[in-house]
Amino acid sequence: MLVHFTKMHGLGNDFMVIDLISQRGRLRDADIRRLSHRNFGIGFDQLLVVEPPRDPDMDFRYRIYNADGSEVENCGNGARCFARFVLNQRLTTKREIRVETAGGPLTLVVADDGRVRVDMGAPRFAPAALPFEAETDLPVHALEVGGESLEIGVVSMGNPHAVLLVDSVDEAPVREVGPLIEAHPRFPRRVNAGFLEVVSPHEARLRVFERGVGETLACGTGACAAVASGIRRGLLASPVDVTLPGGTLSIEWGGEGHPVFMTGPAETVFEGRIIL
Ligand SMILES: N[C@H](CCC[C@H](N)C(=O)O)C(=O)O
Repeated sequence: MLVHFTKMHGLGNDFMVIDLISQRGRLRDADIRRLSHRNFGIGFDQLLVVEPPRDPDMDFRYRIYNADGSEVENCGNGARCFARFVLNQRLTTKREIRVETAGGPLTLVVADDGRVRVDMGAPRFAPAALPFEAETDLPVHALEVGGESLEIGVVSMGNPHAVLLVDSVDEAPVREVGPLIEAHPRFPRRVNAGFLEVVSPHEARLRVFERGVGETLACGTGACAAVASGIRRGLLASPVDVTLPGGTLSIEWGGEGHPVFMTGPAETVFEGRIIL
């Protein structure tokens, strides 16, 4: 079956986006792994699948799959690309869009300049929310990695994040330590590993070794988690400009119990068709 898709990115975190409202198709894990391959397939960090909502109060449902085929709860850069996609494909004319995800409902607002502001929901710090094996909720936890004891903040943005403070993201051992944190046994469903450099209370730099993908050029939920953890640790103050290798996101958080807001761009690169 021939299926139309759109290739998009949010600060270089790239996506294959498929509308399964106006067309039919089924992607198995093996298909996703093949299609995500940058030589044997289309090449992407995540696949986004747009579907009708199950809740009548919502406009859409969208499902998120990592390059390794694992389905995940939330994707910040993907949410912005989803919003631009449904407008570009004329699946809606709304500029404020409510969407169901596996991690919960999101509200997205598309500005005239094309940037998208997303209410990403409230961060959760309880270890069970990730899940992370620990006795209690703490601003930082000690994690034994490669014979060293690292101090990490743990945050759920619907999906799990471990945030490690570093002096310089340029020098951070992302490729060496990232996989060890991602697969650490205390994270039964694995975890995204963020390496956070605090430049000033309102400015940070971040690199993320993403669960199910590896290091990406940007991670929206990672930026939200890093800011929430940094504010909680008294190192950052809202709003924070977070600069990742692919560009800068603006993150706002009003403190415990409040949602995190993320604002940034979303671009379309090309459209194509695949045989499923
Ligand atoms: N790798 C993540 C999902 C994608 C998150 C990222 N691309 C973003 O923009 O938030 C996970 O397994 O939870």
